[in-house]
Amino acid sequence: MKDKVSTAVIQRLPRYYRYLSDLLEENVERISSSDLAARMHVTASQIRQDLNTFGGFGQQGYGYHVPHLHAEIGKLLGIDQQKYLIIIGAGNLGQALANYQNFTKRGFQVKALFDIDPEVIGRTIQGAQVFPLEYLEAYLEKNAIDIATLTLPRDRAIEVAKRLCRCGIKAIWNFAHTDLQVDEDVLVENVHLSESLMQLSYRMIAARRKQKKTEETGDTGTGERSD
Ligand SMILES: NC(=O)c1ccc[n+]([C@@H]2O[C@H](COP(=O)([O-])OP(=O)(O)OC[C@H]3O[C@@H](n4cnc5c(N)ncnc54)[C@H](O)[C@@H]3O)[C@@H](O)[C@H]2O)c1
Repeated sequence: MKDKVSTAVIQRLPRYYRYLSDLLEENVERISSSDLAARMHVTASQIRQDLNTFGGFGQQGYGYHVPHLHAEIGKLLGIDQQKYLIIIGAGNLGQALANYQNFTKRGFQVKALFDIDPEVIGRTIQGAQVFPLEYLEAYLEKNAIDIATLTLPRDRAIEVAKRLCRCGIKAIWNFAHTDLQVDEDVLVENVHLSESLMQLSYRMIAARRKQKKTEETGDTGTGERSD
């Protein structure tokens, strides 16, 4: 396995895992890289190249053993290990994440939420209690937490992230629209749904522009006129 794995490969791993989970459900035991590539709409060489980063997993002339590859990618993604989360900000998004049952299938368990609003403090969401933010340090001293999720207003996120770092948190899943300043050994994964939506919007606008141009000029892009 290579020492440094590119972000692009890491980003593709969950997709491999999802497709392999589907194959397992269909009781497919073995698949060639070209069949897997066709299902995933990528090239076979991309799959081979990505998986070679971790030492291969395939055999010449055999392809991939689906249960083995699924288990190995699961291990790389840490799905076989239980990971405990807390959520800071028990509003709309924080509660939606706490309510999402599928995270548990991937080994993630929300243990507690924290908020400053007396309206939500004391509630229980899928077995996880909402505590007052003042209790954060005391809670983290008593409970081993792997990941802290930030779903609070952006102007509060930086200060809360610093508190989390002081408590020894090493991984932050950040939904607040702000860049956090954290210690070098703290991992931050930023999630921006609106950026994803804007990318979709860009592609939609570009497709419409292309369609309009085609209609105006009759140019289909193939060098042939459509009329
Ligand atoms: N990244 C994304 O894709 C994405 C999507 C939606 C929302 N957001 C962001 O997530 C955050 C939450 O959004 P929402 O719709 O759930 O808002 P919300 O107002 O419903 O929830 C925010 C919660 O944070 C609590 N809060 C405020 N200050 C706090 C503090 N110092 N410590 C702990 N809790 C505190 C509030 O009491 C409230 O319960 C916002 O910053 C929003 O911009 C991000």
